[in-house]
Amino acid sequence: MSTATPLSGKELAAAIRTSAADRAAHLTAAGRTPKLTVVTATDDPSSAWYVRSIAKAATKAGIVCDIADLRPDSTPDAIRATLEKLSADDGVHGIILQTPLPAGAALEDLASAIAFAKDVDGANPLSLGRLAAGLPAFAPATAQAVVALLDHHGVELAGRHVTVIGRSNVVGKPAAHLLLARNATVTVCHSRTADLSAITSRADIVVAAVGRAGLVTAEHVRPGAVVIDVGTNPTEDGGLTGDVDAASVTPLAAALTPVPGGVGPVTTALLLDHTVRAASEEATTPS
Ligand SMILES: Nc1nc(=O)c2c([nH]1)NC[C@@H]1CN(c3ccc(C(=O)N[C@@H](CCC(=O)O)C(=O)O)cc3)C=[N+]21
Repeated sequence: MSTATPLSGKELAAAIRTSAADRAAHLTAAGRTPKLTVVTATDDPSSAWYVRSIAKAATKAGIVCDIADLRPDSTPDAIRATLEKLSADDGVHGIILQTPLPAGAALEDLASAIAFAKDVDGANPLSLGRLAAGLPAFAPATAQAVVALLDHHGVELAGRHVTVIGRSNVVGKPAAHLLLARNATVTVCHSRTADLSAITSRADIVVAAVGRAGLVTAEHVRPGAVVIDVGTNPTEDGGLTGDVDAASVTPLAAALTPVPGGVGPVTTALLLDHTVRAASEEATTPS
């Protein structure tokens, strides 16, 4: 029986970090050290892990990382005021607002207060709209990581059928736009999709971005398909598991991204790349 090739994100992430560090050093030499501010208003452990990992990777790459640690009981107005202040601060090049947010605060709404040029995680609806229109904008790092990983491993996109499971504004929707821009035929499925497995099992490439451990099983995957697992679900033993039931999918898929070690590391690396680009005043449309 064949078994899925693991599509590691570690080597690609390292290459992106090295390139970002190199460009950060040039900016520092020119008196413009890149600075990222992470705004967080949650006690969620997986978000806290991500914030620490961003800070560590940024520091290593010569990027200054500030954390604006707001209380989980912050009001939407207080979060918005913080984002407006950072947007007006010439010393800050990149801003990311962590999810989850306190009850009553919506990312789509608050992110409008992130200056477009500093929106390094593509959260401002303006960025998503421009991405959809094929105009320069930062894509959400996770959505871009999906395409970057497929490219890195030489998976052809033009003319292939990609099914994205999940329609969030931070992953599913922007990933669909990035894949469309690469001439894939894209189907977007979600929690109200009828007969999910009938649709996903026709895809050449399945992107699982739901946030539910083990949702994607053998019945969802055509033999020989490539499977990208975006899920980072905490396990009881303090580990991390994806949206894909790797045990059942591995024997039939051609390739599968591991969790951990797949999309996650590339996401963090791309956030640094975006911050360096923001400091160099280059908005990008990822290809
Ligand atoms: N505005 C916003 N954007 C985000 O992108 C965002 C967010 N909020 N809130 C929290 C989640 C979580 N997230 C992860 C990113 C990388 C790893 C990652 O690199 N994980 C490692 C391993 C972690 C481990 O082993 O514990 C890996 O997959 O190899 C995990 C989780 C981004 N998030």
